[in-house]
Amino acid sequence: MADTINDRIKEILEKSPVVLFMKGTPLFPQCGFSNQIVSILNAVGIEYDSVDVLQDPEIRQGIKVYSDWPTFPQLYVKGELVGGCDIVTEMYQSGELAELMQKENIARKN
Ligand SMILES: N[C@@H](CCC(=O)N[C@@H](CS)C(=O)NCC(=O)O)C(=O)O
Repeated sequence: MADTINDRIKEILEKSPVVLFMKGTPLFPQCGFSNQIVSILNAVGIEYDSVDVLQDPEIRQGIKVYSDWPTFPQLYVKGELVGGCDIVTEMYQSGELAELMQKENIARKN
């Protein structure tokens, strides 16, 4: 039976504790908002997977419906949407993002 888009999304989210749906890649972000969130994740120094929604129109549309969130980037921790660029930026500035990563035992980059 063919996987539905929701099955694909769940599979991606189950594979890694932190997933960033973004435009472009962490090395070559294709949008300022994606670029900013990548810089924040690098500053926090945690491991994460990324999905380039520009390469996958089905995921690009499907994840918007999945989480009822219309824009990218979208950051997920343990399968739950944390937020986009604005929310993650605020959480970074307040220290809440680092706290969340610690609480969820997210591995740090070496
Ligand atoms: N305020 C948003 C800004 C993100 C945003 O506006 N993204 C736009 C332009 S990159 C977007 O994803 N549009 C939908 C699309 O391109 O599919 C945030 O906090 O993440």
